[in-house]
Amino acid sequence: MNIEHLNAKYGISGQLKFIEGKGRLPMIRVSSSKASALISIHAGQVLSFQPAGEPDDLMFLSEKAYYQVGKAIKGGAPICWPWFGSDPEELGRPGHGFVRNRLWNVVKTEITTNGDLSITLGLVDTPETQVIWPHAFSLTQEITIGDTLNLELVTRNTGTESFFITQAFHTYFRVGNIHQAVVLGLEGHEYIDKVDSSRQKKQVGAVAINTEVDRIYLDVLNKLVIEDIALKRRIQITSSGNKTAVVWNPWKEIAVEMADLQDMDYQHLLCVETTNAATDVITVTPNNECRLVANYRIIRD
Ligand SMILES: O=P(O)(O)OC[C@H]1O[C@@H](O)[C@H](O)[C@@H](O)[C@@H]1O
Repeated sequence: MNIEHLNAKYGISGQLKFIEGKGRLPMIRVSSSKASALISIHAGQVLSFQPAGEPDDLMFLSEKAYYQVGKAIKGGAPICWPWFGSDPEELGRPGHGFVRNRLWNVVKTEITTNGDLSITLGLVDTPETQVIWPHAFSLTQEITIGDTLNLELVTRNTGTESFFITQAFHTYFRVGNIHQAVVLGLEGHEYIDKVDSSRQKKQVGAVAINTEVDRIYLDVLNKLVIEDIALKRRIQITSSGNKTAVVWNPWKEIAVEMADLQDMDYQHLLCVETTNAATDVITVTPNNECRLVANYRIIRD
């Protein structure tokens, strides 16, 4: 991708610029009166979002993240698609699908009527993706940067047969101290506990994290909140198009094993993922589309 051409075609003077980022990957730097953000075109992934006046980023981004074609970037908002988690057909394909480690296309950039910046990235099937997943598709992600960050992932079936997907915004939120952060809005909901042989359990009270947590919550509400005492903020996650949500923190032992995380990073990250996972499988019929939306707002009292 030629940065000069991208800037000439899609740049927005003083607010949106294409740059060569880490690993020489093409990225988009947004800097408006409402917020600043960094988006990697590789992986179609928001890496940073910070509303004006906020002291801390919304997102956790690992200092040891890989910036390499073929690898996922640890942090920000990775896109899991067209499957969430391990390969549903057990064919040895990578976990979380194949779009979080490849270059996306820039579809358009614009200033919306209320002064937000909107960036649309996309992917369509190619002979290479057809080998991995034999379906014709058009995937777009509209990223809107204003006082809030809004992500909208649209899957269109451009083929002649229906296909099934699971998917996620696998977002890594920054927290000040994991011991002092909780997720609200999941009280009373059933979840699949992936660290306890996928047993189904019921959430009692707020979700506190004091060990490895890897859970798929079922029939979730469209509003969840991360309460972060240490950073003195709440993150409100509003979503649509999903029936499930995942809460994940690797905790210390797994973090130590992950080459792209620092040992103590688990204390500063919390994934609360807007998902179609487990039984929440979406059928997309020919010429139809499905839409997954997540909106993130930082609230300070
Ligand atoms: O591939 P990543 O970004 O390290 O994330 C892995 C984790 O992603 C979570 O969404 C899954 O629920 C976990 O089971 C998995 O371990």
